[in-house]
Amino acid sequence: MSVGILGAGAFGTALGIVLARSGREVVLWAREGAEAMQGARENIRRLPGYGFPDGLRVTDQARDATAAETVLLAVPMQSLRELLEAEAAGLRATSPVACCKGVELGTTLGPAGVVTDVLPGVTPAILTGPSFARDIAAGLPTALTLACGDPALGRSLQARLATPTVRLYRSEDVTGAELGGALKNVIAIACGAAMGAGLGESARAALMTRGFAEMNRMALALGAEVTTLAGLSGFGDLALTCTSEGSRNYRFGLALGRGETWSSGDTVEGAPTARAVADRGRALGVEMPITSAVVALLDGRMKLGDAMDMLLARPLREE
Ligand SMILES: NC(=O)C1=CN([C@@H]2O[C@H](COP(=O)(O)OP(=O)(O)OC[C@H]3O[C@@H](n4cnc5c(N)ncnc54)[C@H](O)[C@@H]3O)[C@@H](O)[C@H]2O)C=CC1
Ligand SMILES: O=C(CO)COP(=O)(O)O
Repeated sequence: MSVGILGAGAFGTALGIVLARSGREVVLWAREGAEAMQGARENIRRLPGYGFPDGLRVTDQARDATAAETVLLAVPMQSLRELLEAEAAGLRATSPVACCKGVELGTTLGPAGVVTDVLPGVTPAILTGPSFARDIAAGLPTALTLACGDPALGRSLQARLATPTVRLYRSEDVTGAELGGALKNVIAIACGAAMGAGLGESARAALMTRGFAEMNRMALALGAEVTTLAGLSGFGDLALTCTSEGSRNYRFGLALGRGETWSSGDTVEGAPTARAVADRGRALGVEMPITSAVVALLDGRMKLGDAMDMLLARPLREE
C-alpha cells in the first residue's frame, strides 16, 4: 500500500513517519531540502528528533507522490491552491485527502472547496482532528476524523490511513469537519491572548465555550451537522488547541496578549482564517464577536483589554 504526501512540513512528515512505521510505502514530497532530508533521515527544520523509518522516502519530484495509491495534501491552507494548480496533472486521477485546517482568503472556501474548484470532478476527503505532529510521530495515541462525501471512498481511505496509534473515525460531513478544524484555530488565538494578558483560566473557559457556540453558528449556517462540531474535528480539536502551548495558534495568541512581537516563521492558520471567516460571517449575517475581536487585535485596531470589554459589554441574553 503506497501513500504519497505533498508537503514536508511538521504534519506531512509526522504522518509519513507513522504510516511508514505501520508498513506503508511512503513517498514524501518536499518542495525544498528533499535531498538533505533524505540524507539526514530526519526533518531537522520542521520536526526535529523523529528519525524516518525505512519505508519513508523523501523526493523532490511531486509526481512520485501523486502516483501513490493514496495522496495526502499537507501544506498550509493559504498555499493549497498554488499546490493544486502546480500539480494538477498528477492530482486529477486521485482522490486527495487534504490535511490543512483553514479557510482561504478571498474565496472563503475550505480545503475541500478549493480542491473541487481547481480540480472539478475530483472527490476530496479531509483528515482533521486533535493531533500535534510530534505526538503522531512519537507514536502516541490519537483519534482523528476522516471526512468524505462518498461513503465507499471514505471507508476505503479510513482503512488505508488508520494505524495502530492513529484511530480514524469516518464522517460524510465534509463541511462540518473542515470548519471545526479551521474555526478552532481562531478561538485558540483568542484563548492564548486572554492567558497572555493574565485574564485567567475562567476567562479562557468562557472564550472556549462561547467560541464553540460561534463555531456552531457559522457551521450550521453553511450546512454542517451539529454532531460533527461536537466530535473530534470540532470540540476535540478546540479542547487541545485552546489549552496547550504545543499549539502554534495558542502560542501566537499568548504573544499577542503579552504584547510581544511574533517573530517565529511558524504556520499560524488562525490568523488568515479569522479574516476570511469574519468576512463570511458578515456576508451571511452570522454573529461572530470573538472572531471579529481577533481580527481587530491582528489589525492593531483594538487592544486586548478593549476587546474583552467589548465582549463583556454585549447585550445580556440566554445561553
Ligand atoms: N503541525 C501540526 O501539529 C498539525 C498541522 N496540521 C495542519 O497541517 C497543515 C500544514 O501544517 P504544518 O505541516 O504544521 O506546517 P509547517 O509550517 O510545518 O510546514 C508547511 C510546509 O508546507 C510547505 N509548503 C508551503 N507551500 C507549499 C507549496 N505551495 N508547495 C509545496 N510545499 C509547500 C513548506 O515548504 C513547509 O514545508 C496546516 O494546515 C496545519 O493546520 C494539522 C494537524 C496538526
Ligand atoms: O491542529 C493542530 C492540533 O490539532 C495543531 O495546532 P497548531 O497549528 O496551532 O500548532
